[in-house]
Amino acid sequence: MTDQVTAADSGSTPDIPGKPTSASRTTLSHIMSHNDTNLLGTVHGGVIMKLVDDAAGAVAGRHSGGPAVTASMDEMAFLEPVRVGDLVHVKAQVNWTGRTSMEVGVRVLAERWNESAPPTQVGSAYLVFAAVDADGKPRVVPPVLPETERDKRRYQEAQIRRTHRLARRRAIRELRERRVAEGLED
Ligand SMILES: CC(=O)SCCNC(=O)CCNC(=O)[C@H](O)C(C)(C)COP(=O)(O)OP(=O)(O)OC[C@H]1O[C@@H](n2cnc3c(N)ncnc32)[C@H](O)[C@@H]1OP(=O)(O)O
Repeated sequence: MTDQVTAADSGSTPDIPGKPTSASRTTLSHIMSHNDTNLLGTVHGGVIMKLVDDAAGAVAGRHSGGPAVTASMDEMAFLEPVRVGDLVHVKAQVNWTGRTSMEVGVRVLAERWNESAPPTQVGSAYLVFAAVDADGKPRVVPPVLPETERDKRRYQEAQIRRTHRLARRRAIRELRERRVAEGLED
């Protein structure tokens, strides 16, 4: 792979100018309260997932210059529990773009609100957003232009995930079609 990622690499439409990763990178910060806890007293995973979706949605909207909807969320990992009083930072960026979809990578960090210790990574996720028009139909997105070596590594890793997502969907669809053709009912 060359240093410059081109529109052709990403499958995007070449006549749309690309946008650098940094143009849409976003951090959403939130202090966790008692309303956010589960029965164990730590922060509910669903609360974290909502913040992840919010941050990723903001990034996808910024990058694509309009509305974008969550198509999928995968590999959501919860690495450490988050506690009441933690200041949570949700960092999101566009890792990869296709024709109408974008993979957004998210890292979740937490720090005690009243301590100066460095934040700990408590979670991560990858989401696919589709940019949509006013009728909810997919619309073409600008290709993302990775800038740093880390951006380029994330772009390449996102391409691997994209290949696996497509292969998995195809394999499952083919299995279902085969079972129907064989007259097997669920
Ligand atoms: C921000 C929010 O909270 S939004 C609320 C939650 N999300 C929603 O309501 C979205 C509901 N889903 C939808 O509207 C539709 O399924 C859409 C817009 C996501 C996709 O529409 P489709 O008619 O299937 O369009 P299409 O098959 O062309 O897919 C569009 C793009 O999304 C990608 N895509 C679609 N479904 C998925 C999926 N499950 N996982 C990964 N990528 C997907 C496609 O690969 C395609 O990407 P590409 O153009 O870069 O190759």
